[in-house]
Amino acid sequence: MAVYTDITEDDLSGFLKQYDVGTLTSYKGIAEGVENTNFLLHTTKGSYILTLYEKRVDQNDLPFFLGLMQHLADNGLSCPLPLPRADGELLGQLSGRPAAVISFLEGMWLRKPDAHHCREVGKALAAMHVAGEGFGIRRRNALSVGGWRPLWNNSRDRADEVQPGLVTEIAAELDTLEANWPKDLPEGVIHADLFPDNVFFLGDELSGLIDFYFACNDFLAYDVSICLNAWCFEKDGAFNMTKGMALLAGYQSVRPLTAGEIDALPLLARGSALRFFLTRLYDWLMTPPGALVVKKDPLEYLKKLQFHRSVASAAEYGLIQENLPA
Ligand SMILES: Nc1ncnc2c1ncn2[C@@H]1O[C@H](COP(=O)(O)OP(=O)(O)OP(=O)(O)O)[C@@H](O)[C@H]1O
Ligand SMILES: N[C@@H](CCO)C(=O)O
Repeated sequence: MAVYTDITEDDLSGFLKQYDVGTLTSYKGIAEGVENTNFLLHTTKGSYILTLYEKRVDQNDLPFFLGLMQHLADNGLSCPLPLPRADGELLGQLSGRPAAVISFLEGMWLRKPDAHHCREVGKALAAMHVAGEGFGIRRRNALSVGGWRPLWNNSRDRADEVQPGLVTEIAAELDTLEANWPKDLPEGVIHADLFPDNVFFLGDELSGLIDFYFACNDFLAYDVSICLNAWCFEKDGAFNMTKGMALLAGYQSVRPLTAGEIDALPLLARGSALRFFLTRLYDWLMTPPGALVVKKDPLEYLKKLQFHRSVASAAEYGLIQENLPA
């Protein structure tokens, strides 16, 4: 659940006077999500999302996130749009937290995506990468290769409590990834967390992407590897090559991968599996008992990482190479 900050109806009604959204008719907290507090608002003009940004979000990053949503929407991507206040600002303050009103995106996320959905996600990811071109603000990816060792150092002493042998395995993995991480792949704005719960569908049609709060500048193919991890494995831990093929073909139908990106894909997928393993491990060890947040299993990502270690080339993900650009 993620309603960390409560609001009163009076404060909310007052806050909304600065927006062109009509009058509040009802509101309720949204239980999903772990980072921020979200409320669903109904007004005389429609439905909106109110987001209160919590402590884990650096306030200096908010202009990047909100500006990015605007830039992507202006360039044809279906994603929520922050609404401007009467003074032109996108951010206000409510219950002591930075707050924004965001347009409501119709749709639901899929608990059991199939290959068709993976193809649509591939296309949407590539469309986001293209739409992100020209965005003027930059944000470094704190959760790429340079951030993993510090993150690991915070959990290492207790990691073997989760599974014996982790300390040795992860130390070796970090050494390999740090020594071999690519240096010169195409870069741009990446979503960095495009999991099924951040992609909405209406029926079988993708209606939009949400939750840009990990977005940053990094290798575009790293984002592809995140989606392979998040969309193309089955519950039993097996990689589903039909889904991988669909996701990669969907991506390439909009933005063909370069030969360098294709070569790097297995290593990038190891890295992105390690990234989610490490954040989940940290939360697993540090979240106090009784907290209302549902902790995610780090070992799911260790198994994915081990799979990628055995992959020799992107063909094993279902990539079909046709008319490759140089
Ligand atoms: N613009 C939107 N339109 C419709 N629903 C939304 C929108 N934004 C958020 N939601 C709803 O709120 C939930 C949580 O939003 P979001 O994923 O952005 O929160 P978060 O705390 O940043 O979560 P995460 O743990 O994924 O980082 C979503 O699953 C969705 O149900
Ligand atoms: N998508 C992340 C959670 C943070 O958004 C995970 O599954 O570990």
